[in-house]
Amino acid sequence: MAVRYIQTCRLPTPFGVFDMHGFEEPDTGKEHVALTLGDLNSPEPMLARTHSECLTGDALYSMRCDCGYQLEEALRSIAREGRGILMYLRQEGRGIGLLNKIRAYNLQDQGADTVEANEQLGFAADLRDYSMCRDMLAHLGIRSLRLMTNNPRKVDALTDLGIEIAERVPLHVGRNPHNEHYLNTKQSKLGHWFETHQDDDPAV
Ligand SMILES: Nc1nc2c(ncn2[C@@H]2O[C@H](COP(=O)(O)OP(=O)(O)OP(=O)(O)O)[C@@H](O)[C@H]2O)c(=O)[nH]1
Ligand SMILES: [Zn+2]
Repeated sequence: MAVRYIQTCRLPTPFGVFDMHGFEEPDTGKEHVALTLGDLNSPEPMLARTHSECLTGDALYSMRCDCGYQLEEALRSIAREGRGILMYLRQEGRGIGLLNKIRAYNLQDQGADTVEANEQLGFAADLRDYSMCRDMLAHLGIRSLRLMTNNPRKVDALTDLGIEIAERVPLHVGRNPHNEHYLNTKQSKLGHWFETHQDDDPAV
C-alpha cells in the first residue's frame, strides 16, 4: 500500500534517541512509523528491521511469540551500531488484525497451530504486504539494507519490491516454553531460519 510522509520528531528511548518519521496510507488511513538513527545518506547498507505490529508482544509483554524480544533487540542493535532503521508496520496479527488474532489464539489454546488457526478462520497464513516500506525508504533516501529477520518470505517480498537486501542478519531472541511450539511451527510451516540458537535467551 502506498504511503505519504506526514512529519518527523525526536523519540528518546532507553536505547538511544531516534528520529520518528510518520507515514499514512491515504487509501486506508493506516499509520506507520520509521525510527532512524545516524547518517541516512551514506551508501553503506543500513542495519534495518521491518517489524509488524504485535500489541500483545510489543506492548503487553506476551511470551506467546518472540515479537517483543525482537523489537527490543533490534532497537538495541541499531543503537549499538549508531546507524539504522526500524519500520514499525501496523499489520497486526500478520495482517488479520487484533481481534482476529485473539480468535486465532483461542483456537491455538484448543490445539491448533498458528497456521491452522488462521486457516480455520478463513485467512491465509500470512496476509502481510510490505509495499509501504518501499515508499518509506525512498522518502528517507535509504538504498540498501542489512535486514534483521528470520523470515525468508519477508526477504523475498522486499526483494520483489525492488528493495536491496545486502545481508540477512539473524534475530534469534526470546525463545521460551510458551512460544517454543509457535517458533517450531514458523520453522516447519513458514520456513523461518532458526538454524542456530546460540543467541536465544529467555531472559532477554
Ligand atoms: N495470525 C497470527 N499472527 C501472529 C501470531 N503470533 C504473532 N503474530 C503476528 O505475527 C507478526 C510477527 O511479525 P514479525 O515480527 O515481522 O515476524 P516474522 O514475520 O515471523 O519474521 P521475523 O522478521 O523473523 O520476526 C505480528 O504481526 C504478530 O502480531 C499468531 O499466532 N497468529
Ligand atoms: Zn507477537
